[in-house]
Amino acid sequence: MNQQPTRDEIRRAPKVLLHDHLDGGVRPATIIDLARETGYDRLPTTDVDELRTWFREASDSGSLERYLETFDHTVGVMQTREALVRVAAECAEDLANDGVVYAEVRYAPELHTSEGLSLDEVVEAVLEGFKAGSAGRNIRVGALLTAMRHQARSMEIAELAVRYRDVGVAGFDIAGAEAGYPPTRHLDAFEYLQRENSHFTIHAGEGFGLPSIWQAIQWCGADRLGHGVRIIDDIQVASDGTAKLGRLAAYVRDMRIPLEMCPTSNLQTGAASSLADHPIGLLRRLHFRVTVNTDNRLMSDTSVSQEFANLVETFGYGWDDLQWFTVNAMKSAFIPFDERLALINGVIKPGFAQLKWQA
Ligand SMILES: O=c1[nH]cnc2c1ncn2[C@H]1C[C@H](O)[C@@H](CO)O1
Ligand SMILES: [Zn+2]
Repeated sequence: MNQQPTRDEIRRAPKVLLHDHLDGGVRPATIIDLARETGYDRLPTTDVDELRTWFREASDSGSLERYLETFDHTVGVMQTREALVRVAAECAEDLANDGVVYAEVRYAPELHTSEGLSLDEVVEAVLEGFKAGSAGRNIRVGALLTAMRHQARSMEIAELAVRYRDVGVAGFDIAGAEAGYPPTRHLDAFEYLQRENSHFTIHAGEGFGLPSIWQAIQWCGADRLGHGVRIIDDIQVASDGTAKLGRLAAYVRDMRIPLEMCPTSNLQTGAASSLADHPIGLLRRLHFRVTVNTDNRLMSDTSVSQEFANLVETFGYGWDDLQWFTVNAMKSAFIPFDERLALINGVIKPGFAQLKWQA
C-alpha cells in the first residue's frame, strides 16, 4: 500500500488527460507515411527512430517560439481528410493503450485548411477519427478547438466550437506564442462563448507571466489555465516553508481554477528549469487544483504514465497523490457534471482501489 507505484501499475491506472495537442502527438511512423502519401518533402529524416529523436531534441530549445517551429512538420502532413482521420484514430488508440479513460485533445482547425479543407471538414474528420480509435476501447475522447493567438480567426473558431458542441467538441482554447499576444486580443470570442454558456481554457502563464494569467481569468473568463506555471510568481515561500499567496494566486486556488500542468513540456520551453524545481511540487502541496498532462507526446516523447512516473520518482508521490491528480482532472473536464461523476465513481475510484489493494 505504501510502496511507490511502478511504471506498469501506473500504466494500468485509469487516467485523465485534459491538455494534449493532436498535432503534437502524431506517431513518427505515421508522419513518414503521410509525408510520402501527400508529397510533403521537408521532413528532416525519413527514418522512424531518427525522426522520433529529432522531434525530442529540436523541442529542447528552451524557448516556446522555437519549440513551436517543430509543428510545421506535423501540421504539414495533416492537410487531408484521410490524414486527419488516421492521426485522430491513432491518438485515441495510443491514449487508450496508456490507460487514459477520458481525454480532451486539442488542435487548431485553421492550421489544416491549406490544401482546401473547410473548417467544418477538418472538425468532422477529427471527430470521425476519435470515434473510430475509441471504438471497443475503454476511453472517451472529446475535442477542444484551438485558435492561434497570433492570428485573427478566434471568433470563427469559437463559433465552430459551439456548432459542434453536442457531437464531440467539448470546448475552446487559444495557443501559440504567448509573449506579445495577450488573451484580450481575442476578447470578442471569449465573450461570445460566455453568452453561449460554452467552456474554454486559455494557454497562459507559460511563455509569459502573471499579467497573462490575470487577463485570462479576470478579463476573459477562462474556466481553466493551460500550464499556468507562472502563478508561482504570486506566491512567496519563507525559509520555514510557509507560503504567502498574493491576491491572484489566492483567487486561483480559492476558486479551484484547474491548472493544466505539463511538466516535461515546461522543461523544454524553459518555463521551468528542472522537474525538482517545477512549480507543480509547491502547487500540489498548497492544494491548488493541479492536473498532470502531456502537452505534446511527440515533442516530449512522453505519455501520461511517463509524466506520472517522473513525478513519483522526483517527488516521491504515491497512489493517493496520483488519484488526487486524476480526480482533479476529471472534476475539471468540460463534459456534464453527471458524466464526470459517473467516471469518478464508476471507473477512476474503483480502478485506483484495485491497484492500491494489489500493491
Ligand atoms: O505548450 C504550448 N504552448 C502554446 N502553444 C502550443 C503549445 N503546444 C502546442 N502549441 C500550439 C502548436 C500547435 O500547432 C497548436 C495547435 O495544437 O498549438
Ligand atoms: Zn499546450
